[in-house]
Amino acid sequence: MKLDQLLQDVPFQYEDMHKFNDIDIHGLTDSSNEVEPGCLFVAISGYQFDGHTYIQDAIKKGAAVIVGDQEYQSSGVPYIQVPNSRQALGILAHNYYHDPASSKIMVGITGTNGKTTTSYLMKHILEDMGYSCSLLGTIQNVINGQYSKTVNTTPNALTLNQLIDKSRDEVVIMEASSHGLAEYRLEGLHFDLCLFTNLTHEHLDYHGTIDQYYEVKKALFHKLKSNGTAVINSDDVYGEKLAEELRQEGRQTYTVGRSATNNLQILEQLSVDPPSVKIKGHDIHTLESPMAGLHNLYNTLQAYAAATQLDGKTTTDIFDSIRNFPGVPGRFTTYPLKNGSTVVIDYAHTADAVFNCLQTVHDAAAKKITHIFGFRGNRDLTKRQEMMNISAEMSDQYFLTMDDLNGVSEDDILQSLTFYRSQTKIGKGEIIPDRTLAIKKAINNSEPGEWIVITGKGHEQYKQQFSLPTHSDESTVDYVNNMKNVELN
Ligand SMILES: CC(=O)N[C@H]1[C@@H](OP(=O)(O)OP(=O)(O)OC[C@H]2O[C@@H](n3ccc(=O)[nH]c3=O)[C@H](O)[C@@H]2O)O[C@H](CO)[C@@H](O)[C@@H]1O[C@H](C)C(=O)N[C@@H](C)C(=O)N[C@H](CCC(=O)O)C(=O)O
Ligand SMILES: Nc1ncnc2c1ncn2[C@@H]1O[C@H](COP(=O)(O)OP(=O)(O)OP(=O)(O)O)[C@@H](O)[C@H]1O
Repeated sequence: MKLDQLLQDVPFQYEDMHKFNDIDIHGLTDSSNEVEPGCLFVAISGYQFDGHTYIQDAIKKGAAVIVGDQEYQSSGVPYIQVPNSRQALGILAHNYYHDPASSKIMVGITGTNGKTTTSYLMKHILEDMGYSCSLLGTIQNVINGQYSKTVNTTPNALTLNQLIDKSRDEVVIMEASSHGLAEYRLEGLHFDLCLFTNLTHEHLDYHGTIDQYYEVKKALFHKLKSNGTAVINSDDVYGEKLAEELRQEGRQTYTVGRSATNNLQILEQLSVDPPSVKIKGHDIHTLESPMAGLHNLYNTLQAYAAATQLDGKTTTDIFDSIRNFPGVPGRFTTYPLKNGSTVVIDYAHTADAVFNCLQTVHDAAAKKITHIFGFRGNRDLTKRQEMMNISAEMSDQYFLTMDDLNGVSEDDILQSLTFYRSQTKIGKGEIIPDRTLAIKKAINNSEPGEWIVITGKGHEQYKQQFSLPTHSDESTVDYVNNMKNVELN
């Protein structure tokens, strides 16, 4: 691709640019480790490394052009200074792959909680409707029916465009994380549908305030195509605000919620377990969530609403499809134990998610609730006390344990667990640092009718070694439940 084509819409000033417009560019990367002769290297000042310090290395490896956002005196190859390298990478990736999303039905899902669940359910419904779907998100990417691992919930701009380019599917359903939006990973993409699930306390270490966090999330909705629709949970305070602001901007909105002003109104809750509601859109229907919990009912409503916005197929097809949804790995996954107690494994790592999870167990008439959880290292510290309080109030006992350390020492996390526990009025918890031993103790001491709720890791594999030879909460539960002659801990 010629350099001038690649640079289309990238903001920059370069006096003698005409001399270089005809350079053929044979690749695009922001990693000096992936530079090939003839490629364009984008230098990004990151959180760990500064790509500008690798420019010489990139030139040595044959980079033909460099783009960066710092002052830099380049020798030999053109250095194009842009206002923001991450944004430039987004535009360049979009150009390099010839706007791959333009031939797709694009669905973007944002919100603090519920993105993965809603995206899985949407994929399930749309596939039943006859669409082929790609899925990009936290658990995995699925492109042309092929599964691959993910590094980020929202991949970087280059990977994202690469994946969409590779997709032969009609629809791309993707989770839009606030980090992804803030870091311009979605630059140049336009969406047919954007969904907003909710906004609660999370990632304030990164965004500063909840209002700044909201503004970042809102940016997704400015990527709607002119005929695109925003599907919003208006029972969430920030959802209501978003719907109002988008309407004022003249954008098409479709809201879901309890008030009569919504496009899809929840008329009445018919049952809590399983969650079902009477809803009113064009007609009145009963919608039953295939997953436990009021929070999952909202995810189901959002996916249902979004699916009806895409296609004229009968709603009956969609209800059938929803009924057959198998659920999402690590999202309120239940394991009945031999002794009549039940384990729940859930990815909750915000106070709101922990609340929803424990409330769901209360609604299932648990005789006793044991909650096992910890704090992820190197993530928002300000949510910890609230998580702690909710656990102490809603469980009969809690075991505080290790979650991912993310570079923080185990001692630091232990201090934090001890501190937050000491700040909590209700003292019915203990600290068991080894996650597998915490699970073992809870299971070995459990009674029929008890629910053991293990939150934080969900579908994920452990990142550190624990005492039991297991690699995830699920495998620990399975191991302990099937152990013979387990000694009590
Ligand atoms: C804090 C953060 O957002 N980090 C993200 C960011 O990395 P970064 O800016 O720190 O990159 P860096 O490693 O410092 O490198 C800077 C530049 O130098 C280059 N470099 C580096 C080394 C070298 O030898 N040569 C070289 O050229 C790198 O290729 C890069 O271009 O940009 C990378 C590419 O987009 C992301 O993969 C990375 O996500 C890290 C892994 C991460 O943990 N991010 C989390 C916070 C995140 O984004 N989470 C959200 C989900 C949140 C949620 O909803 O729960 C997500 O979307 O995943
Ligand atoms: N609509 C919802 N409202 C509140 N909590 C929810 C909702 N949906 C899911 N949760 C809780 O959040 C956890 C994570 O759910 P899910 O993976 O669907 O969300 P996510 O937005 O993709 O999360 P993340 O950004 O952390 O990957 C669930 O395990 C559950 O505890």
